Amino acid sequence: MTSAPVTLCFMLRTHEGREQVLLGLKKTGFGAGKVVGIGGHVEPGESIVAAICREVAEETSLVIGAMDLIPAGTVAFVFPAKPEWDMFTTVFLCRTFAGDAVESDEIAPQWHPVGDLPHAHMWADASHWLPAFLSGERGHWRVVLNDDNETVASSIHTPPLGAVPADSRGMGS
Ligand SMILES: Nc1[nH]c(=O)nc2c1ncn2[C@H]1C[C@H](O)[C@@H](COP(=O)(O)OP(=O)(O)OP(=O)(O)O)O1
Repeated sequence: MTSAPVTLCFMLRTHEGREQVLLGLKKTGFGAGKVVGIGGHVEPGESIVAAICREVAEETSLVIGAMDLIPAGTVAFVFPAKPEWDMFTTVFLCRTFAGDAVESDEIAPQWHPVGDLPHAHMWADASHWLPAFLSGERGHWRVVLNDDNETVASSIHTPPLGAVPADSRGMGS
């Protein structure tokens, strides 16, 4: 079974001297009750960039422009006990956007300090990849959930193509 393509965008702002990220309480559907990233499914025939701009607008009323999206990487969410839930998400950060975050039918947006994320209320796997993306790390994560579809069985990070491992820098002959 192929993973459903989804996309997430983490808007960032500095507020009263602290860096904050926009998350949201999911009110309906998949992951309802959890604090999640803003985003959702890429529709058939839609580009990932068009999808994230649409999802951000639908869920928060914020307006983002394609040129302001910062590509961060990808996460594959793998649910071996529920393969129909498998998703593959493209992740963006965004520091430039217009408007104020407004609650929608699907999401109640919440700004959180980047250094104090509400992990107890998020998918357990988020602690494996979200702080890394927010601290500037890039690349691809593959998280595999246990049969409870909640706890994390494994999490693997692959650096972006072209990244030079730190321990090989300056080692050329
Ligand atoms: N293990 C996981 N950890 C996580 O942090 N987010 C996950 C996750 N598995 C899925 N997600 C996210 C990715 C995606 O944004 C969301 C599921 O998408 P939704 O069902 O909310 O899609 P849509 O907003 O497109 O809603 P629909 O309009 O109903 O399709 O859940």
